[in-house]
Amino acid sequence: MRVIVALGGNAVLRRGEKPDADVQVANVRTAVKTLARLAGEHELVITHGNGPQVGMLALESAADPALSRPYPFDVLGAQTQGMIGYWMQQALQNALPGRQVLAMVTQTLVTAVDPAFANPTKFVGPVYEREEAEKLAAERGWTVRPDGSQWRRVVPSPVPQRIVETRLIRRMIGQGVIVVCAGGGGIPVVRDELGRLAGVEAVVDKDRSASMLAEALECDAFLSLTDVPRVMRDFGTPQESEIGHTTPHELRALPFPDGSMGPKVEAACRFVETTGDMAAIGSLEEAERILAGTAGTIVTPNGRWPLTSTL
Ligand SMILES: Nc1ncnc2c1ncn2[C@@H]1O[C@H](COP(=O)(O)OP(=O)(O)O)[C@@H](O)[C@H]1O
Ligand SMILES: NC(=O)OP(=O)(O)O
Repeated sequence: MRVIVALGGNAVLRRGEKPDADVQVANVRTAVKTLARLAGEHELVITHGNGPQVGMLALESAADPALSRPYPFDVLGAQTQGMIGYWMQQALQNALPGRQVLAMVTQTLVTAVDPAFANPTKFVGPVYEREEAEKLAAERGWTVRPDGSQWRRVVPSPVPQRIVETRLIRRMIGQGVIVVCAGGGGIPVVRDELGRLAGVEAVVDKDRSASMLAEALECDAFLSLTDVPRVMRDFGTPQESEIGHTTPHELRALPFPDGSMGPKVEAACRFVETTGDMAAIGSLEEAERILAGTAGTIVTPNGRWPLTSTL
């Protein structure tokens, strides 16, 4: 099978962890143990999040007295692709000697008129208590929103239209290369009337980009791997219950929050509706069991996996 994995930014830097390089390198090594096993069985394309990292780099840039203004989010996104891509490429090379691995700087086309620019939803950086978040928002012109029980900065997250380097990624997969691409959802860019690309201030959702890329690359499965084993009904309430095998129709009837589970569910449903193939949301450690149908929330057109006829 050709499998695309979207790895959460939280897998590289868990909530509350110190953002030191060695902490993140250790987390990447852990993630790569599972990814390397998948790469032994399947053609593998890997995308990753960057919410914690891009927010941290934004804070550093804002605090740099040498700069007249902080670096824009397209540049910070590129920095996170380099940093996380480097860690993943090296960890995969060490885990799979003899295999070719490439972390690609990847741009994602968005439109300048996307309403997301006026309604920020993408969580970036660390979490704060509400009072501190509101103080920072007033001082720095941020928008902040609740993320679970705490608060976090949010930035615009326009809908991805196309990965600019799609043809190159396809060519690399055809050569047997394990490709790490569209990190942080891809660097958000727009095209002007002459076809020239330029970066914009946003952070694209990596699950949405991965779903679109999975379709363009004709992947058989789209796995969104995160820090919960399954999608929950009534998440965070005493009635919460796990969703196992399901359909886009069932999932779309349920409410999910913007900025966390909402985009994952939307991305999974879209992939299944467009391709008729399989998407899943679950924990990284259980990736192989998810593909075998014994873990995770598995989304298929008829709610069965492996796919079977309903006739
Ligand atoms: N219905 C739900 N079921 C499971 N998790 C949910 C749900 N709604 C919100 N979440 C939250 O979504 C989080 C995963 O989304 P996110 O933090 O964006 O992950 P990642 O960075 O790994 O992509 C979980 O840790 C959980 O707190
Ligand atoms: N860009 C992005 O989707 O990052 P996270 O996975 O960290 O939210």
